[in-house]
Amino acid sequence: EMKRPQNFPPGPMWLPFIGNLHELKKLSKFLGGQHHALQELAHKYNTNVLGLKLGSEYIVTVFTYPLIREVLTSEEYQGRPDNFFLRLRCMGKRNGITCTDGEMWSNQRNFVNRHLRNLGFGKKQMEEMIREEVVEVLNILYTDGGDINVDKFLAPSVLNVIWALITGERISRDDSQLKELLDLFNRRSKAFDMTGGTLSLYPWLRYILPEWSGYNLIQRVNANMKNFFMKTIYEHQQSWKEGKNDDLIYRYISEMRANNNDDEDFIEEQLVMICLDLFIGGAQTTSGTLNFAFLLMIMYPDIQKKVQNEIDENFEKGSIIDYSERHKVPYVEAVLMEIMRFRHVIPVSGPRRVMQETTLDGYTIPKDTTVLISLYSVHNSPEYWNNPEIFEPERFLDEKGCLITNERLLPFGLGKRRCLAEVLAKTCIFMFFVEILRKYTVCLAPGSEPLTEKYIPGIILSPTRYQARFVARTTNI
Ligand code: HEM
Repeated sequence: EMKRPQNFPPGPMWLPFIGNLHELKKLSKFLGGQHHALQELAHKYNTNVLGLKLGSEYIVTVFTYPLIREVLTSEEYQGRPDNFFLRLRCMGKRNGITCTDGEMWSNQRNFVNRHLRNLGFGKKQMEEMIREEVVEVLNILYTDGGDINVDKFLAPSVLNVIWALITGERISRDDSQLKELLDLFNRRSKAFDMTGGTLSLYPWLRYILPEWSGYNLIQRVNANMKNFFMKTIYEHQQSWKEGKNDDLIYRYISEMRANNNDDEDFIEEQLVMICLDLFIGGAQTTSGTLNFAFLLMIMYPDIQKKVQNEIDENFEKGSIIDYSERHKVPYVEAVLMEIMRFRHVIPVSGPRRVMQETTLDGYTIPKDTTVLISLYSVHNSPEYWNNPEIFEPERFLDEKGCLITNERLLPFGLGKRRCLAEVLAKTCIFMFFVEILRKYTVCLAPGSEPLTEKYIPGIILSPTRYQARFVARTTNI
């Protein structure tokens, strides 16, 4: 049907059957990303709440800080859509954390939160795990030197930190299964966008165009990951003993057995999906942010120099830097905040499902509408930021050089569904960034593609490929 629900947010007219799908796709391609296309449509219809229809789904996108804050902190927006795409992501079920809602979601999320904290989240233990990965990376740079694709180089390390929290082990970066998994992740995040793309709207496409629609790809990712985790979970089941709680899987098994395996919520299928949620949620976001970080240091060598000077002046040579000492380097912190504002890896977050009909900015939002959140609109509004299109870490410092926080910087979201691993991500990014720049200066490798401000759109934004060269510094080895 083409009729808009009463008082539905404004937006382009709906075509029969496809709604605005074609228009949005075309515009996203033309403007280089879905976040730009959505912003453009919001301008055109002069609205901060944009109403679209993609296939048979109502999609509302929310812009500007006050409205986004309202959405993120209100109970009725805490759902996740239950569409074909999300079901596919969860192997046909509704399990885990990222794709569920209601009481089961909150039980699983709280369990994982509590145990990640006990496993050292935000504490020394976690830093030690991260440091182990940093040391490996520094050793490779030291012995192999040469030119490096930052993303490919750092992604295995980040994955290993998450892997270690879940399974208590690390995997060699040369492991072929790990390499395949990373490659599949990469392709998956580029094959889809936050609406799930064409496939979620036309599930029947999987029968006639399984490759083109991304259906085969996502099936491959699922099968691979499931095998990966099931093997580990099986091994944990075999070696579990009363009181054995040193990683997330053991803790989950303890919970299942404490319930005599008859709690519907705490089952192996949930555990597999939780592992997957943590992998998918954490791996590319964190390494993608680092990828942008080093790219921006190449593009702004003066800022890189200032970062290095501040590190040199505040940490003794050869010392180990703790994340808890970050207050000693406010400029570095400001640079990292500005990186997340300027090149946020999730410019459109969500998707959310409206759990009961509600109103937003005077418009009616029907039950089960899918809601997208333009974090991009918050991070780039000239109303909140001076010249948002300029990369300027100083915006997070006062005249005395002290860090100023800004509630409008929301890289990890807000409210009950905010990122559950913010501390882990921030610690990881800080430690890799600081320890690498302490010992190396990064520049563009000769023969690399010239740098552009362009990036590759997808569920997760990433820079266009570049090769970096890490040159050993003589001052602070
Ligand atoms: C720079 C790195 C990261 C960024 C920018 C980021 C950002 C976000 C944002 C904005 C959300 C909220 C989505 C929403 O509002 O619906 C989110 C949720 C989530 N994040 Fe992160 N994240 C990062 C790292 C991580 C890491 C390292 C992990 C896991 C180890 C992780 C796991 C998750 C999960 C499981 C959710 C879903 C929470 C839920 O639905 O209840 N993220 N993340």
